[in-house]
Amino acid sequence: MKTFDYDAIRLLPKKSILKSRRDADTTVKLGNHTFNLPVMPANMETVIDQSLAEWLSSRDYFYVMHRFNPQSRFDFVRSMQEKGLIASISLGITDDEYDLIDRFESAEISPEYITIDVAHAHSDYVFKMVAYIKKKLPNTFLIVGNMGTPEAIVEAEATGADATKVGIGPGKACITKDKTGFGTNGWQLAALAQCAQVATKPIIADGGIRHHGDIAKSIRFGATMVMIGSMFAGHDETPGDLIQENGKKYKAYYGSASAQQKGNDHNVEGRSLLVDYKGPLENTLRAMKEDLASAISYAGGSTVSSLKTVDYVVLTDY
Ligand SMILES: NC(=O)C1=CN([C@@H]2O[C@H](COP(=O)(O)OP(=O)(O)OC[C@H]3O[C@@H](n4cnc5c(N)ncnc54)[C@H](OP(=O)(O)O)[C@@H]3O)[C@@H](O)[C@H]2O)C=CC1
Ligand SMILES: Nc1nc2c(ncn2[C@@H]2O[C@H](COP(=O)(O)O)[C@@H](O)[C@H]2O)c(=O)[nH]1
Repeated sequence: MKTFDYDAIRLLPKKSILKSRRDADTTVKLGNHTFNLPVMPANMETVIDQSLAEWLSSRDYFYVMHRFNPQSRFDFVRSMQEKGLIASISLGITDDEYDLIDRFESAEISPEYITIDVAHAHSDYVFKMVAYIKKKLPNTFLIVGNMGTPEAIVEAEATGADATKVGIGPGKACITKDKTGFGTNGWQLAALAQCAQVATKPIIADGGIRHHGDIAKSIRFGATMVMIGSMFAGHDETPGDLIQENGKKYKAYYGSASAQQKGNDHNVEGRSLLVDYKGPLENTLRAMKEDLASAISYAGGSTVSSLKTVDYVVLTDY
């Protein structure tokens, strides 16, 4: 099997049709909504909280709220919808999560988006939850992750997933490959390409994005959107206090399966680190948009979808 990752790929330019990069359309549709960028912050405690969810949603960016304050999710959904904003939450697969679905159904509240967020989603326990959500909340767009194989994508879609999320262990805070020997770390882009060959619904590429150009590469290899953790962490608007060390500013970033997040040392597959302080999020989003607009121009088109058909080379001596 041929494998490659983001750094080994160069996309090949086509003749541009744009007078200005400002004319490139960087929006993307997922479910019933169109968003400014094919990018979403990771559903992690050091990346998103309610105030950032409101900030993003009110500016037409997609987000997924994390699931680590489980009791707050019902009120979160209600409060977002009362403000006219999209409600997008994460769920695990424990019995309590079924109760939450029942609560939404009884109150006749449907979050616009639900993401099932477990480390290894190719599992009948996950598919049972997929079927339950589709039955109880049929209007909710359901994202299921994480997965890393075509077999998993086929089964998730057949069970009712509206989109799947691909990436086992490529994230900056991941230690899954070292702890278990498994995953897509080091070949995430090739794994995405394999999954995209069988997918009939959108795929979200999750983990390992280190440069803005990796967003364009993800779309070329089959992603509709990308989920980003470490590059979103460290902003003014992202959770956590500023930390000063040797005259430099940082913020904490820890894995959702880290000891820090779990509060114990069982089944730890994540680590804690510091990421550089990056200032206001709007500057990063503007730069992402400009870089993606430029990529669209190199692709010879005017929309994100023009990236899907460009040629590429794999640097063999990489
Ligand atoms: N994208 C990635 O590569 C990874 C992401 N994560 C993130 O960490 C967080 C914690 O996730 P998770 O570990 O799923 O924890 P959860 O506590 O959510 O576990 C999910 C459920 O599946 C069961 N399970 C069975 N086999 C596995 C397995 N191999 N890995 C995980 N769960 C299994 C668990 O039971 P039991 O605990 O008893 O085994 C539990 O009931 C999530 O936010 C997840 O996205 C974690 C690891 C990898
Ligand atoms: N193996 C683990 N993966 C994790 C953990 N916490 C989060 N994640 C995944 O990482 C991405 C973000 O990746 P990044 O490269 O952009 O920083 C996130 O969306 C999860 O899928 C963890 O503890 N272990």
